[in-house]
Amino acid sequence: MEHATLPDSLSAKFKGSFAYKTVKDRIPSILVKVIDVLARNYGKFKEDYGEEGVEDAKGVVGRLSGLRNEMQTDKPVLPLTDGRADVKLWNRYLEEVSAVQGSPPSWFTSAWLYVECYMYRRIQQAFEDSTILRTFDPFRAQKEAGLLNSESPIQSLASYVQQATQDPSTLSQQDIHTLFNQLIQVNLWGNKCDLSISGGTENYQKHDPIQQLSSLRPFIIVDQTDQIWNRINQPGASKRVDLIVDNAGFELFSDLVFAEMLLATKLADVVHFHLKAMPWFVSDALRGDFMWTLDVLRASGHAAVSHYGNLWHERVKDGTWVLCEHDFWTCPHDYSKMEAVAPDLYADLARSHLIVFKGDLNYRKITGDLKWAHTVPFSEALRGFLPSALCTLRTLKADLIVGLEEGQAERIEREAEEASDWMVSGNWAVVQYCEQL
Ligand SMILES: O=P(O)(O)OC[C@H]1O[C@](O)(CO)[C@@H](O)[C@@H]1O
Ligand SMILES: [Mn+2]
Repeated sequence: MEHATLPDSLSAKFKGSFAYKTVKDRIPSILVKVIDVLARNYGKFKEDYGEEGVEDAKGVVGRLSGLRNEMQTDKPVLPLTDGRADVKLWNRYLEEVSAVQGSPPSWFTSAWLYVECYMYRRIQQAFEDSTILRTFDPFRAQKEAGLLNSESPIQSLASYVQQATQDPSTLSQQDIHTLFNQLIQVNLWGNKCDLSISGGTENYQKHDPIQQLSSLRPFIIVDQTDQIWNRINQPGASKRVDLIVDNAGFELFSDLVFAEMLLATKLADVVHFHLKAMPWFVSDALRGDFMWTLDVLRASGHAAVSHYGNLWHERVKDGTWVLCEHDFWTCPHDYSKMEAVAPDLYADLARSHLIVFKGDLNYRKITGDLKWAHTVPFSEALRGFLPSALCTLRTLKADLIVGLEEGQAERIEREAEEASDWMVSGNWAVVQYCEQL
């Protein structure tokens, strides 16, 4: 459905908004942490690559400091210059935005989605322009800590699922439905654990993921799980599910468990995982993070965990799990542009029976990161983006939400402990679904 006039984009130009706070404080502090990681590793670079390694790292630090200065002084966004294949796409978009705005975009005046994505792309450019550190992931250690510090919830979830699916032929339709409902919620709450909202400080899963479900239940403010179940449980339908993955660490583990349950119960026969092709929003998962996660699980001394580590390596090998990357996921476009900008990806997703979008940034990109009224229907906020039936599992970490009932947002704001911050605290969540526009 075409909108006559769309709402404004969220932007740091709205003082006091979460976008303003993010551009002013949150993303500069993430950038400073990247600089710190490099500075702390000079000794290691020297050990590994000699003086040349240290010089290379200093070059990256210099470029990142320059970027920090550009942000803080609200400089216009510069075209990209490195050799990555996505440079054209980024620079074309920059030209389009400049033409529409009548001036080049800048940090505090332009769309928040655009400038925040641009920061991560410029971090990548600072590395691409080096010689030794081109593939260095400054967020890797944090992502690894996210998994390693979730040992106990991972063990209890692995045992639970192994037990529940031990003999799938004995499971009734009702058993499968109950397990589906539980694991979709575990997967939803896994999204609390990202490292970008916390500015990169630790944000690990600490509780037993199944046990905590009932106490978290009231915090799911839109829950269309039944519609997702009806879709996935349709007899005779194609059995491909696509997961648009968000964060590494416990969240990724919860994705894998969800995917495993779909296969074990025959709700799906193949799952495609869509991963980021470059370090992104601190904790987003890359192919390397995915494979590292499977290695860690396989090496675990815990029987259920290592069982899944082994099984999932097999799944990647036998093609029941397919790992995909596409530069579109790390570009600044919202998803209504996918069909035009990345028709190959759109056509691929159209072959899926159900697409599951994980997390907050995906939600922002699905809805265009606009200042929607909270009561606008989810299907309308998609603005025509529907390659196949899709759903979103998202904890709220941006001041953007659609699909609420009249008065619901006001009621939550009155009742929420965190009052005016409820939309960005990660404590509230939605499960939204659409199969028809
Ligand atoms: O990992 P997620 O759930 O996409 O969250 C990313 C975070 O980064 C942000 O884009 C803000 O910087 C928020 O929207 C969200 O807090
Ligand atoms: Mn993320």
